[in-house]
This record gives sequence, C-alpha cells and structure tokens, in this order.
Amino acid sequence: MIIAVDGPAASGKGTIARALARHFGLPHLDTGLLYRATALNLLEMGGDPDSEFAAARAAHIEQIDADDPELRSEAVGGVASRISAYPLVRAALLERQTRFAAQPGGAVLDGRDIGTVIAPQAEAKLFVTARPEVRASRRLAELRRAGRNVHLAEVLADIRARDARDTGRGAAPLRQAEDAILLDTSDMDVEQAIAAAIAAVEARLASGS
Ligand SMILES: Nc1ncnc2c1ncn2[C@@H]1O[C@H](COP(=O)(O)OP(=O)(O)O)[C@@H](O)[C@H]1O
Ligand SMILES: Nc1ccn([C@@H]2O[C@H](COP(=O)(O)OP(=O)(O)O)[C@@H](O)[C@H]2O)c(=O)n1
Repeated sequence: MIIAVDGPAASGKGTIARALARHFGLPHLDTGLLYRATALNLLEMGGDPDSEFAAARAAHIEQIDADDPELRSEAVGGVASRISAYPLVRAALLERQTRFAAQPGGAVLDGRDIGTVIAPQAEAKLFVTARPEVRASRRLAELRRAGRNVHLAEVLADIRARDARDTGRGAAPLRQAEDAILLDTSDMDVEQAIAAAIAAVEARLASGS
C-alpha cells in the first residue's frame, strides 16, 4: 500500500506521514530532504542557485544524513525551494522516489508532488494544509526551539514566498490531486491531526476507491 502525503510548508505533513508509517508499519520517505540535501550540496560546492545545470549536478547524492541540522536551516530551505523549480533537478531525484514508493509492501512518502507525479497510483492520498499564520507560528516555535532568534513576520513572509514558488512553478507544482483527501489541521493539535489522518486513510481503504 502506498500512502501519499502532500501539502505546503509547515502544514504538519511530515508529522502526519511519520505517524501513518508507524501506524501501518510502512517505511517513510521525507522527499523534502532530497531537495534540501541538493541545496546543501550546491551551497557546499560553491555552486550558483541560479544555474539549473549546477543544481542538477548537486542532486547526485549518494547518502543523506537526515540528522544533519544544516539540512533544516532556513537558508537551505530557501535554496531548496528555488532549485526544486528546475525540471533537471526534479528529474535527477525522480527515480530514487519512485523506487522507494514501489518497494514490496508499500511506503509512505511526503512532499509536494507525491499524489500527482511520484505515486499517482497511491491507494490513499492526503493533502494536508493549514492557514499561513498557523503554519508560520508552528515553524517559529520549531526555529526558536532550535535556538534561532527569528520573528513571526519574517517567518510568515518566508512561508508565503515558499507557497507562491511551490504552487506557481511549471514543473510539478504543489496542488491537491483530484482523488486526495483534504485535511486542514489549522484548528487541530498534533494528536487530533494524526487521529484524523489515520481515520481518513482507513475510510479510504475500506471504501476501496
Ligand atoms: N496539528 C499540529 N498542531 C500543532 N503543531 C503541529 C501540528 N502538526 C505539526 N506541528 C508542528 O509544526 C512543525 C512543522 O510540522 P512538520 O510536520 O515538520 O511540517 P511539514 O512537514 O509540513 O513541514 C513541527 O514542529 C510540528 O511538531
Ligand atoms: N516532493 C517535494 C518535496 C519538497 N519540494 C521542495 O523542497 C522544499 C523543501 O521541502 P520541505 O518539505 O523540506 O520543506 P518544509 O515544508 O518542511 O518547509 C520545498 O519548498 C519544495 O519547494 C518539492 O518541490 N517537492
């Protein structure tokens, strides 16, 4: 069984995808990490984020250290959001994701284009969202916990810029797949959001459509 979880920045899709993976005993891939690792690699190589070719070269990564705190920084997230608009970067990262989705037994993947491009055949698709102000305050809390001195206004501006880039790009833009279940977590805490996601996936599997 493949479960596709898509949504905008800080909507809670990663939290939900990890919980679904635990609940259904499936492996999980945070595909945002691939774009973040590409961005970090590009920055470390001194490459130009305005060059699609340089960014595509940086996408050839053997191993990703998911615990590297640099991957989660705003700087890396910002560059990831820019280079993810390049078709050559998306193409370079495609096979890794489709292979993960196709493994025997299935998988949970979260990102922007899982239900639309990577695994359109997924048995269950969720589109997780929340109001920009709510997402900004969640991201702010996360950054402050990590010791960053940032303000709500700048985090909100960053979230809005990221939304505009992710939905406005030509290559695999962020959008809800026609057969995806919409889950707005604005007025839910983590436990409520996870419970709603599990219930939605179970209902979809039971209905078989
Ligand atoms: N429903 C929720 N209510 C409050 N905080 C949440 C909720 N879902 C996620 N969070 C918190 O918001 C932050 C962003 O969540 P995350 O799952 O990483 O989002 P995404 O993967 O969409 O960027 C994390 O600190 C997470 O603990
Ligand atoms: N499947 C995916 C996943 C991420 N991305 C891009 O990669 C960037 C970082 O993704 P992320 O999921 O780690 O970012 P957050 O939503 O956690 O801020 C996003 O801004 C997207 O532009 C993408 O284009 N396609």
